[in-house]
Amino acid sequence: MSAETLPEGLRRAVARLARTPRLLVVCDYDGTLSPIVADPTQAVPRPESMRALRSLADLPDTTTGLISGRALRDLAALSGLQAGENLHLIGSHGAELDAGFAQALDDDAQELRRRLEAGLAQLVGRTPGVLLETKPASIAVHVRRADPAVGESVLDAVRSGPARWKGVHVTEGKAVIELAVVETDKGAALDMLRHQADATAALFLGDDLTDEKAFARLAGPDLGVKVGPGESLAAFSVPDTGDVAVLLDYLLAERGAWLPGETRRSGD
Ligand SMILES: O=P(O)(O)OC[C@H]1O[C@H](O[C@H]2O[C@H](CO)[C@@H](O)[C@H](O)[C@H]2O)[C@H](O)[C@@H](O)[C@@H]1O
Repeated sequence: MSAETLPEGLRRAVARLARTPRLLVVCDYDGTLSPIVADPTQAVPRPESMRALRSLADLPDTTTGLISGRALRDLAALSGLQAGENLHLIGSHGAELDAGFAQALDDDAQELRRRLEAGLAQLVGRTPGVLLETKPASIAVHVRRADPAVGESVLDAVRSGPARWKGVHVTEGKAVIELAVVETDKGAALDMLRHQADATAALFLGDDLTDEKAFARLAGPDLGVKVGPGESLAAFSVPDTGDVAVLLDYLLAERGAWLPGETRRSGD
């Protein structure tokens, strides 16, 4: 696929964004860099997207990042990316910035997290196709591989049970409900990266409900791109992760072509 497959308005918006003095490029992981698959442990990113993100991070005045619902350790392992000065990894829907996150939870939160793990394990039992994904501050209940009626009744049981416990924060996603002991906000994480990079414009790409909190923070020269169908606050949408790869590659080409001239100008 080439950039011509992107809608013309989006191509123009990407070309404009590429000319911003200090650019921030942030992607969600599942459904954006990696296609949605039945087994969460097998979510492999599109290599073209990862190549483009790495190359963008190597350009001057360009910062990249992933903000994902994944635990940070899983995000690092699955993406194969190593965080660095211009490349940031943020897990747990924006809450997990570094390795010490779990230990930094207060005693009450750690205790609630333990109760959630035990309560959900008991509730879900050995229901075929239902999977618990444990993270430092949350437990996700996946029903993608369950019989649809069974999956729905498990989700309902979680919604009317542990999801109502005091101190529990609920996030619903694609065939998944997640119960966390801290509040999460991808938008706040995006703003933190923007501030850190002193970015003059940001691009955010995401496919799920939690990504809407990041789209909501975009303004002015920023660009939001929703991946897949559904309503969104993003100004543009593309059908799937293949288009994300094309978009990132196009952004890389446009910014790579722009920056040498820009550097010369600012050095005059
Ligand atoms: O914020 P993201 O990077 O998009 O992470 C959101 C959740 O993604 C994963 O679950 C989703 O993707 C799985 C693999 O494609 C799929 O099997 C599952 O049905 C989806 O809900 C991940 O497992 C979760 O921890 C993330 O919160």
